[in-house]
Amino acid sequence: MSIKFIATAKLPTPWGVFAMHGFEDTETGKEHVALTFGELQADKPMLGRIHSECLTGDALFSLRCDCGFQLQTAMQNVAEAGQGFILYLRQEGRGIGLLNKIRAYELQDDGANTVEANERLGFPADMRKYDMIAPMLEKIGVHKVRLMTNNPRKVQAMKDVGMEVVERVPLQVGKNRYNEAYLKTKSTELGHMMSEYHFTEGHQD
Ligand SMILES: Nc1nc2c(ncn2[C@@H]2O[C@H](COP(=O)(O)OP(=O)(O)OP(=O)(O)O)[C@@H](O)[C@H]2O)c(=O)[nH]1
Ligand SMILES: [Zn+2]
Repeated sequence: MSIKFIATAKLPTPWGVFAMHGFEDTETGKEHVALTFGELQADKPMLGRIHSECLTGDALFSLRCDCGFQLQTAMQNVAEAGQGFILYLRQEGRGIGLLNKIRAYELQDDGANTVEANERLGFPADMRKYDMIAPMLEKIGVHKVRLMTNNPRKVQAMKDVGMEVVERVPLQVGKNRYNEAYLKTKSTELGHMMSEYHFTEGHQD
């Protein structure tokens, strides 16, 4: 893993002006982005999100998932807090890539759930890696985090790279009739912590 910082520029958004920091993973060629808002402080917990790329949800207004809603809400929350960050990681489709995600959606159109579809294509349910977050957070000066996520694996990934996750902030937005079954599968099969579904004990906070 070799993450190289490339450049910083302003990113004006409906919620305020973020700074956009570009990074290159020189091993994979992937281009990752860190957004920061306000002056970050290394000694204080910063509100933040680690967001995995979802072209369909983030850019094409798809209602099949909750990604676009989560991204918007996270950016708004950070701007309202006055300081914080979003890491936008280019691991589309939980790491299988856009075209394989479309293949997986085709299988889901025929009745498979999101985990079964990945498996039928020969992929694990979630192929994401998070080792790029350490050098990215180092560069933007974040060490303690209030992490907006429902995914316990992201909390663990942050701890694994030495970050202090002071709090997990739930991010349950954008539920609709097209993504209801997907959200349910995430909570029952992928361990996401979502309050409206029934959990076994291990899934509670
Ligand atoms: N393979 C596959 N990937 C999907 C599907 N739906 C969304 N994704 C991808 O899943 C990733 C988002 O992961 P989620 O599991 O929804 O949420 P998370 O980001 O892990 O957890 P939160 O922080 O709670 O949002 C993005 O990379 C999406 O492109 C799907 O049906 N199949
Ligand atoms: Zn999505």
